[in-house]
Amino acid sequence: MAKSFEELFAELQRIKQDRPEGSGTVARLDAGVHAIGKKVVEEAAEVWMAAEYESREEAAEEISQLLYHLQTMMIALDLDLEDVYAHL
Ligand SMILES: N=c1c2ncn([C@@H]3O[C@H](COP(=O)(O)OP(=O)(O)OP(=O)(O)O)[C@@H](O)[C@H]3O)c2ncn1[C@@H]1O[C@H](COP(=O)(O)O)[C@@H](O)[C@H]1O
Repeated sequence: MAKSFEELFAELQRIKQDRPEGSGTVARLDAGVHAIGKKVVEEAAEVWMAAEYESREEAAEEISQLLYHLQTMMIALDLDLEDVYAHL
């Protein structure tokens, strides 16, 4: 289901707090910053490749996955949106 950047972030904050059964995000948070960092780098590379060699739609999907993993990293570090927006 489509959602905004802010809506996804709020959902991930709730997931960290409530730790629902079966959540991939809970597993990623438990795996820690090192594992999340590897996903950020992997998804960033997939964005690059999709942008150069695949369709706009595939690039958009890869970008959405990169945003998810960046948000997971923010949650792992207890950063909120304002902490990041302050640097934009
Ligand atoms: N937006 C996302 C999202 N984007 C990417 N991903 C995860 O990142 C992976 C990236 O795809 P890959 O091609 O790297 O897949 P993969 O090789 O199987 O990667 P791994 O799962 O092995 O790390 C996906 O398989 C998902 O596990 C996401 N996982 C969850 N969300 C959203 O986050 C919210 C919480 O999700 P849960 O914690 O799973 O309930 C929900 O709104 C979800 O829609």
